[in-house]
Amino acid sequence: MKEFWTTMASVMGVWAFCQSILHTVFPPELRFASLKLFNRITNWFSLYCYYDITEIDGVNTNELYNAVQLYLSSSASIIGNRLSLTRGLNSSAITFGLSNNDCLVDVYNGVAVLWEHVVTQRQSQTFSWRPLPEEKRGFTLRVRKKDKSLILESYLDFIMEKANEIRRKNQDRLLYTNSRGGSLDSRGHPWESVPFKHPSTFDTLAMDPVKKSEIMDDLQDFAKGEVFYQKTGRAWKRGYLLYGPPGTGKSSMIAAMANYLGYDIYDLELTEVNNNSELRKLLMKTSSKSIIVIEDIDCSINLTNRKKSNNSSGRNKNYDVSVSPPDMRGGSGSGGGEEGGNSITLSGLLNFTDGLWSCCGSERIFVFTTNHIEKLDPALLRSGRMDMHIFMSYCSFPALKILLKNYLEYEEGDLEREMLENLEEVIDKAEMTPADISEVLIKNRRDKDKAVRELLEALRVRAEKKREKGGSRERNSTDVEDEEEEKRALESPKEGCESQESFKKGEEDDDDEKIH
Ligand SMILES: Nc1ncnc2c1ncn2[C@@H]1O[C@H](COP(=O)(O)OP(=O)(O)OP(=O)(O)O)[C@@H](O)[C@H]1O
Repeated sequence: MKEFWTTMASVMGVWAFCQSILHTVFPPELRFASLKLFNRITNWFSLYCYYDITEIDGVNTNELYNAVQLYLSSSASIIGNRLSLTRGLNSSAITFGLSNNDCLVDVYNGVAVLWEHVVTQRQSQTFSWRPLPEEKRGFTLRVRKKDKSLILESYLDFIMEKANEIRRKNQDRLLYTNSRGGSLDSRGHPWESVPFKHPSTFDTLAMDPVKKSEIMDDLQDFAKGEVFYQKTGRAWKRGYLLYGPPGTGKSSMIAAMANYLGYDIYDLELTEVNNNSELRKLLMKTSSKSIIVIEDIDCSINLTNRKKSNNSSGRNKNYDVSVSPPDMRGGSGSGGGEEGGNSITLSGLLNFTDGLWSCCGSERIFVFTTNHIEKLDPALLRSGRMDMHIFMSYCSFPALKILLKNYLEYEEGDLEREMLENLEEVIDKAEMTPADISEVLIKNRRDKDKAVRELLEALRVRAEKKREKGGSRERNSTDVEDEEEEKRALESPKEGCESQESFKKGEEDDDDEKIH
């Protein structure tokens, strides 16, 4: 034993001696250089190159790190045995991630790459304006040298794009509304938001399937149209005008659009906007990939007559409008222009949707809804302003089949042929809105047969009334009043909106605007 310790001591002595010689002969600079040379030589012969993507870049969060994490989560959920799970704010989906120091192989365009999630303890807390996490996290990407250019040119962009897609899919939609009188919230934002969980989709939307798929294709083309818009020099935005009687699904259509594209909704309440500059500021605070909605535009703002103002100077053309509901505005001097302080103008609104300011973001959809298209100023309807005019009609037979499926789970062929024929015969004549039909179906949804029988009865009664009234050419005023009373009861229209009959009159005038 003694001998062993003596030998050990002499070995240690020799080692210390060699080390001191090494330090004298090779100074630290030379050692560092030789280490570098060694690394170079090994790199030279290595088949791979490596890229480090750290979570924090200096003091800022590295977007690429988050994107890679999200992107890998889709493959990790299938392959991994031990995964980290996260659920983000405003997200109803759980994201899978690689655990510490785990690896995953990904294949892109036939090229295999290796991702490693590297987690180490942070050595010392460097000075920063915000505390850094104790762990240093990052991804290391190992790529074959021959595939380097492919990876750098397109793989990383592909990851960013995919991650955005996943983020949008996982994240709940947000519904924004402008705060009262343009006041700002604690973050200096003029919009207040709540999670948007409207269940309406294009599957549940009752409308003619051809029209529906035309709209879906248009939305798809828009969402994928970045290159097209860039090439043609057009702003990447699109306008839809939804018009039709109350209860035909205009709001449901907006929700379906948002759910289809994964966009947030900005519900712009015009009566809360004081002037054009406030309108512009609101627009500037909207994000890309969003739908900006102005509902019942004819009720919240008077955009009808551009007649000359009867003020004495005669210079004030009546583009300027008051934002109070039309029936509260009174006859004289409607609006008063921006001088009034509490007004926005038609040109202001057009600038909002169409002018230079409308291009301060991208990939945005504007949707206006109205029950009275005939009340809108032609300037708002001109081509290029609202790209698509969508007529939301009374319930048609194909739309009825969708409602029967939604509420009673009736598939094509579940209903007796005779019943279907009866419904088909009467549905167009009855001119009932999907909202009215939904009410009848909901009421009896536990007894499907009863629900369908009652629906048929309601449709027949309605059709008969229509026939009687349509038959007598000279209707007296009591008839009209009765009819309007009945419709008011059925549709409970919003304050300031007129009855469906006047809508229909306008609708006939504007037939050429419809999409059928
Ligand atoms: N086309 C439709 N498809 C499916 N459901 C519909 C449709 N139209 C109306 N509904 C039903 O009626 C309800 C009211 O419809 P919605 O609010 O979308 O109509 P609207 O045209 O926007 O009415 P308003 O002009 O009064 O705002 C919805 O919650 C939905 O259940």
